[in-house]
Amino acid sequence: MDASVVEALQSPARKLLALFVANGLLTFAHTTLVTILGERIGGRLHAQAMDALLWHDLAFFDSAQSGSLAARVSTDIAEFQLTFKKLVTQGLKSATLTVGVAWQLVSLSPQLTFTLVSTMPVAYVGLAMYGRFLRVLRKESKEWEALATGLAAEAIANMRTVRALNAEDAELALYCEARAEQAASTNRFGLHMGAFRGLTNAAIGSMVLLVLYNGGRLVSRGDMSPGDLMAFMIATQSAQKALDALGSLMGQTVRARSAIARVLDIIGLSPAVPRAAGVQPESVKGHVRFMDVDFSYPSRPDAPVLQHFNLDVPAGQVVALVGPSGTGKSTVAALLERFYDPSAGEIWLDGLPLTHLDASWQRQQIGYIPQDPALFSTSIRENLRLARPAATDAEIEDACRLASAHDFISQFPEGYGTIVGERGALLSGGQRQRLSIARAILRNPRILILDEATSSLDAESERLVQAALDRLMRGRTVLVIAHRLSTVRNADRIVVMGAVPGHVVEHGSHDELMAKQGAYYKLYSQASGGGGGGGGDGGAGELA
Ligand SMILES: Nc1ncnc2c1ncn2[C@@H]1O[C@H](COP(=O)(O)OP(=O)(O)OP(=O)(O)O)[C@@H](O)[C@H]1O
Repeated sequence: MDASVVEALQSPARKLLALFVANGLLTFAHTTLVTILGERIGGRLHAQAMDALLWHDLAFFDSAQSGSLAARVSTDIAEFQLTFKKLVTQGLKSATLTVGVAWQLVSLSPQLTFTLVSTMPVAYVGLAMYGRFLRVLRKESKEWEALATGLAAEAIANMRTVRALNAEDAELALYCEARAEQAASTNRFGLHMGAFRGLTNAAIGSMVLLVLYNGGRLVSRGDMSPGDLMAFMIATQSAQKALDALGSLMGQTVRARSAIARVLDIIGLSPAVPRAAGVQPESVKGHVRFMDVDFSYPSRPDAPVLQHFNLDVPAGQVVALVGPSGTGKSTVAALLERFYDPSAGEIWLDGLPLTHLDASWQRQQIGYIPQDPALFSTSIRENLRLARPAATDAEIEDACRLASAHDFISQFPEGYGTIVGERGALLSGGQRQRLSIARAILRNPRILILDEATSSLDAESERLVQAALDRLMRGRTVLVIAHRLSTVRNADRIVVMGAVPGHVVEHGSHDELMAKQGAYYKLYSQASGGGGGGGGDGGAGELA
C-alpha cells in the first residue's frame, strides 16, 4: 500500500482503536458494576428475609406452606436480581434512545409530537391496569408453585414414613395435582401476558397511524414539508422500537415486582413476641406461675387448649404434668418457652410477667429437652456449641461426660468432629437425647423442661439418659411432661390434666395422690397393668 495512504489512515485507525478500547473498558466496568450492585442488593435482601423469618412467631411456621419458604425466597430474589440487571443495562439503553428520539421529534414538529404524546396517558392507564391484574395472576401461580414445592420437600424429608406407609402413589397424586394447578395458573398468566404485549404493540401502532393522519393534514395545508413528515415518521419508528423494548422490560418488571413484593412482605413481618425488648433481671430463682391462662393455637383459634389454667412451680421444685394425650401438656411447655403468648391470663417468672421480660434472656434461663431433639447437619461439637457459643472444647467435653455422651462420641472415628447428618439422622434416638442433655448442661439454666425425655428409649439408653437427667435436675426448677408414670414418682408435685381443655383434675405428691384413689390412682393402676397398689414400682406402662 502507498505510504501516504497508510499515513493518512493511521490517525483515524488510532482514534478508532482508542474508541474500541474505551468501549471495551466501559462495557467491562458496566457489567462488573451491575453484577456487584445486583449481588449486593440480593445479599442484603437474603439476609433481611432470613433475619425476619428467624425471629417471626412460631404460629407462622405452623402453617402447611412454610416448608418451602426458604426456597421461595431464594427464587424470588433471583428473579428480582435478573430483572434488575436487565433494567439497568437494556432499560438504560432504551430510555436514552427514547429521550434522544423524543428530542428529534420535538425539533421536527412540536404539533405532531403533541398529538403523539397526548394519546399516551390513555394507553398508559389502560396498560397499567392490565399490569396490576397480571401481578395478581403471577402471585396466584407462585402460590401454587410454593404449595407443590412444599409437598415435594415434605415427602422427601419424611421418606421413611412415606415408604413404610406405601404412600408413594398418594404423595405423587397430591404433588401432580398441585403441579397441574400451578401449570394451569401459569398458562393463564402466559395468556394474559401475551395479550398485554399484543395490546402494547397495537397501542403503539395506532399512535403511529394517528401521527400519519395528522401529518398528512399538515402537509396538505402546507404547514409541514413532506421531507419533514418522512423524517418524523422514521423517528417515530425508532421511538416505537425503543418503546417496544421498554414494553418488554415492563413485562419482566411485572414478574420482578410481584417477586420482590413477596420478599418485602416477609422482611416486613413483625413478630407478636418482640425481639430485644423487655427487662433482663440480674438474677433468676426460677419460680414459675401460670395464672388463669387461656390459650388456643393461632392456626386453630376455635379450639381452646387451655382454659383458666393455673400452675405454681416454686423455685427448685420438680413438678410433673401427666394426663392423657392431647390435654395440653406440651402446650404448657411451649407457653413457658414463650413460643406463643396466652390469649388471656398471665405467666410469671419470679413474680414478673413474661411479657415484661426480654424473650431471648428468658429462654436463656430454660433448658428444653424435647422428645425428639433436633440436631443440625454439622459436627457434634458445633451442635453443642449452639447452646453456648463461647463454650471451650474442654467445657463441651465435660458436659458430654455428665450427659453420658462422651463414650459414644469418642468411639466415632471423627470424635466430636463427627457430622450428624440432616436432623441428626446418623445418630440413634438415645444418642440424640444425650446430646440434648449436654446442651442443657452447657447452658446451665435455672429451669428445665423435660418433655417425654426418656420415651422411646431402650432400657440401657434410658438408664444412661435418666442418670444424666438426675444429675442435671439437681437444684433446678423442673417441669416434667410425662406419659410414663415411672418417671414422675419422685416429683415434688404431680399435676394431672384432664380432658376438659387445660383443666387440672388433681395435684399432689405421688403418695398423696395414690392415697386419694382418684384420677392419678386410676391412671397409675392402668399403666402398671391393673395392680393399682400404692407401693407399686411404677411400671413402665404408658398413660395414653
Ligand atoms: N402447633 C399446633 N397448632 C395447632 N394445634 C396444636 C398444635 N400443637 C398442638 N396442638 C393441639 O393442641 C392440643 C394439645 O396438644 P399438646 O401437644 O399440648 O398435648 P399433650 O398433652 O402434650 O399431648 P401428648 O401427650 O400426646 O404429647 C391438641 O389438641 C393438639 O392437636
